[in-house]
Amino acid sequence: MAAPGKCLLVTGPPGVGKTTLIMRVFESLKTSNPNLEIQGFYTREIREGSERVGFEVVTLDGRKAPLASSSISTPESLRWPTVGKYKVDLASFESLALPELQVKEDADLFIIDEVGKMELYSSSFFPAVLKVLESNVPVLASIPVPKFGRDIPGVARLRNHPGATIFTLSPNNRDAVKEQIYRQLVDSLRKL
Ligand SMILES: Nc1ncnc2c1ncn2[C@@H]1O[C@H](COP(=O)(O)OP(=O)(O)OP(=O)(O)O)[C@@H](O)[C@H]1O
Repeated sequence: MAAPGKCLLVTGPPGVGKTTLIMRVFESLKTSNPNLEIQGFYTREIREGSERVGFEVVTLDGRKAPLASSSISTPESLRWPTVGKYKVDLASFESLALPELQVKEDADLFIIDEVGKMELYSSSFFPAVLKVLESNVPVLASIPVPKFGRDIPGVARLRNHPGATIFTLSPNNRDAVKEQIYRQLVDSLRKL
């Protein structure tokens, strides 16, 4: 069994390689044991040419849902929360992310990329993350760096979680940190 409440948190400035690291760890684990039950999602940019026009969430088995868009202007989107120039589509996000965070009996690992400002606008998301942590299934998640020296409350709670280990990425350490995280997870996943 996993060490209780193990929670590996990857952080660092935008574009430093958090999603890349998490996906590489995921792929290495799946190669080591294709039977591992890994639940969760990652967030990626939607680009039109060189311009970033939004974000989408993607499950580890490849299902996608829009998270935010800079170009949407439907009547309902007028009421959506705004982060920078993006409108956050909480219904779309929740429809994909919340079922992924349901703790199933055979779950070996949760990947949550990321627990960020957009995602935390969902009032159901953070409670679901806490349930995952309480389940004692290991978690690999990403969190943003504090802005103006302060974390958003959900992020602060994760950082202060008793089982949390924080890895701050830089271009110099990200490959070594990837190996370190992979090793730690191999040690805690009984099927490997
Ligand atoms: N270890 C690496 N070696 C080479 N290129 C990398 C590495 N990690 C990330 N990159 C490149 O850097 C870019 C940003 O990476 P990524 O999306 O993983 O960053 P991020 O920290 O998740 O960003 P955000 O905070 O915006 O979500 C990508 O183009 C990716 O290919």
